Amino acid sequence: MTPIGIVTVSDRASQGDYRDEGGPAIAAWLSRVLVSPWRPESRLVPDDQPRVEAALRALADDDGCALIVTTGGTGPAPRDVTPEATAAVCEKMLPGFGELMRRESLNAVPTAILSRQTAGIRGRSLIVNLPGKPAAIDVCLRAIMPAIPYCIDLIGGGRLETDPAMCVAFRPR
Ligand SMILES: Nc1ncnc2c1ncn2[C@@H]1O[C@H](COP(=O)(O)OP(=O)(O)OP(=O)(O)O)[C@@H](O)[C@H]1O
Ligand SMILES: Nc1nc2c(c(=O)[nH]1)N[C@H]1C(S)=C(S)[C@@H](COP(=O)(O)O)O[C@H]1N2
Repeated sequence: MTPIGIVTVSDRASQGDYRDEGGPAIAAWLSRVLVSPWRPESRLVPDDQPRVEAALRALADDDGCALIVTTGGTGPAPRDVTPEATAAVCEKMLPGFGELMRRESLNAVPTAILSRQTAGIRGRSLIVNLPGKPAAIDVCLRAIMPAIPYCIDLIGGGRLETDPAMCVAFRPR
């Protein structure tokens, strides 16, 4: 059973100003696409860099998550610090994830370029940032999921299998 971290980063959702739709949408998306056994480890934190870093470290180091997906806090506003928190806990960055997600998101909204979303590796965990808008989740995960299982193979995080009707995972031989 592969643990997968789902971290909603939002001041307002964490204060109860609105219901978190992003975390459940990520879990639902993964349930549709992954066919290997996995379980969600869901967290809801405010846009506070130490709190975001602590959640990422705990999910990677204590819960052993192969994949950690964040949503929110990637923009230019003063309290948007999810990419900084991600970089602070990662040993290695994978800028191609952000480049591809922004490229695909530009087909949906011209403000896609405002997201500083990125990805990186901490130990055996791949951490990926998504924007806060729940509508961004499908666009971004559809773009990057084909490369995620092989990335997790390479870092020794376990084997993720996808439903090929939903997403073909590319594993070069
Ligand atoms: N987790 C979420 N659940 C539902 N809607 C969300 C969520 N995060 C963001 N949104 C929606 O997207 C809009 C833009 O998100 P924004 O960038 O302002 O939020 P954020 O920086 O992720 O979180 P916040 O401003 O609450 O700390 C919000 O006004 C809200 O309508
Ligand atoms: N696919 C997609 N990407 C998107 C958006 C969106 O609606 N859909 N919103 C953009 C906007 S308006 C902002 S400000 C940035 C950062 O959002 P965040 O701070 O909620 O992470 O993501 C951008 N990327």
